[in-house]
Amino acid sequence: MNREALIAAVKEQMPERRWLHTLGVMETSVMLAERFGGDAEKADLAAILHDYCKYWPVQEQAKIIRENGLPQDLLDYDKELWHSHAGAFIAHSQFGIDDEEVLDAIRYHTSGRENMTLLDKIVCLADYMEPGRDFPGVDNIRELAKTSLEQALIAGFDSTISFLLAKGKRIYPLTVLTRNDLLQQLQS
Ligand SMILES: Nc1ncnc2c1ncn2[C@@H]1O[C@H](COP(=O)(O)OP(=O)(O)O)[C@@H](O)[C@H]1O
Repeated sequence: MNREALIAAVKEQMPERRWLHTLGVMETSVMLAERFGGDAEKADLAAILHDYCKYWPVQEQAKIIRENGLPQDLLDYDKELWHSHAGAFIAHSQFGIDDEEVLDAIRYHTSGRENMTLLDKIVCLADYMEPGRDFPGVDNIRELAKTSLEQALIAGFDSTISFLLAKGKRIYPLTVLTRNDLLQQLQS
């Protein structure tokens, strides 16, 4: 499927405001790839597809996770974590994307993971700081992203973790491991 057809397919899956968010993530991913020496074409593709399943019924997302050997522990945590893994699965099974780097960037764009690739970092950070985002601390993330993917991502994960703590919600541990790993990367 060519890029235009893929974009049309994605647009159909979500309300207008989420499509505008996707456009923002596409633009920001390409900008970050150019800034930090990443692959702009792969960043664009992962960004196009990253929220493909976001508005699917949660039961459908859970079914994809249950029936296809995706990490079962996700089902014990916030439903917002599910669409990323379901999205990577669909990108492969429905759209034939077989570039593991692109699939991983989709898969880990919400939780992060240890040893994030450059592409993982770019797409995850773009999701935090695209121009449509407006939450306390987003301007600081944008400022940090001028020089450091890692520092900007840590600020992003800090804000997610603080949000979850304030709400009394459980934290999917991979995000904590990701943050520790990024701090370690800054030291070495
Ligand atoms: N480690 C985590 N544990 C539990 N929930 C998480 C974790 N990381 C992210 N989330 C949930 O996912 C949300 C962000 O998901 P995301 O795909 O970025 O959604 P959106 O694009 O709507 O902000 C957070 O607000 C939080 O509810």
